[in-house]
Amino acid sequence: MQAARAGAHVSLWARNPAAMSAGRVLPRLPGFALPDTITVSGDMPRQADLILLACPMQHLRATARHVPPCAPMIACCKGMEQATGLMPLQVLGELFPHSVLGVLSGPNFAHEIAAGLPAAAVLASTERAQARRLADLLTTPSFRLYASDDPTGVQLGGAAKNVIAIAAGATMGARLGENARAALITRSIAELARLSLALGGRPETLSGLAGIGDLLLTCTGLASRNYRLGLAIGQGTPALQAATALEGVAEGMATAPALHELAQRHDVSTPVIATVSSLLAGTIDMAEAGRRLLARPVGHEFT
Ligand SMILES: NC(=O)C1=CN([C@@H]2O[C@H](COP(=O)(O)OP(=O)(O)OC[C@H]3O[C@@H](n4cnc5c(N)ncnc54)[C@H](O)[C@@H]3O)[C@@H](O)[C@H]2O)C=CC1
Ligand SMILES: O=C(CO)COP(=O)(O)O
Repeated sequence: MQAARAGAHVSLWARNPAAMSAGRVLPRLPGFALPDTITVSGDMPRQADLILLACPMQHLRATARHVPPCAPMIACCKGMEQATGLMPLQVLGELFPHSVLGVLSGPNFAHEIAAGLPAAAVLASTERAQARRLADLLTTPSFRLYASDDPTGVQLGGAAKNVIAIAAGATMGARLGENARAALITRSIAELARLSLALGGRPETLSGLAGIGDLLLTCTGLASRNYRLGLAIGQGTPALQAATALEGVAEGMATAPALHELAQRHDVSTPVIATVSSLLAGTIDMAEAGRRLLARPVGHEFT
């Protein structure tokens, strides 16, 4: 929608073109219809000036294999590939080592973007000038893009906010209170800043749209699938059952164990991510999750 609003002719490759054309893809935006400038097809276009990949993370590799590497590619998914522990641009980098790659992330509920409500996001690429060029291409009066040359930090923020949103939802579902949720979100940002540094990203990226921005949205907004999954878990529904009942994908389910493993590999302490990972695996319950986080030794806020 944003590319079309920016003046591009958009070809949308869809698994179910009929449902997409009929607007049956955004239940939160009843009556939504794609504009005429967007062509929907079940056939992959062979030429493009820019390619946006907007599928769930666990399907990115299989989806990208169909894409001709004829233009810069932007990953719009937020998560980690569970089988490999890779982030979106690492997956695309394996498949398309010679392509210009970027990632788009930030506080962006799809139904609000489709409705043309104002929003901002960050577009990251390893090359500063490239990030700026891609951000310029997609910016519209209602969608403001900021460029970043820290794709590691941006991807980490996008992946991790799904995990933290589950924790925030579980906190509210278990009626642990808004103080607990605020503390959890804030301490999560400290975890992510540490992890970003260890991965070669910049801690300050986590203070931006792809970090705090998306956490603010998805740790408080009932439209977040990850938050709703957490709410159900906090109310006592087993994680797998809650995920199956959810409409759409909750990326945090697959990303939590992958992120926890990544943090362990880099010897970074991430208690919130570790606790969510155990909660989702069913090896601890909510009571134990709360105990684990509160029983940690007292320390300095910033070490
Ligand atoms: N929906 C939103 O508001 C936003 C979503 N994102 C990100 O975009 C990515 C896609 O999310 P959504 O479009 O909301 O997904 P979705 O929730 O619409 O996906 C729905 C279902 O379709 C299946 N599916 C989708 N693509 C598939 C494929 N290529 N092959 C096989 N099965 C497939 C999935 O298994 C899933 O159960 C995610 O990484 C998400 O974090 C980012 C910003 C906003
Ligand atoms: O990433 C999103 C908004 O920025 C969508 O959040 P959920 O995937 O939790 O619904």
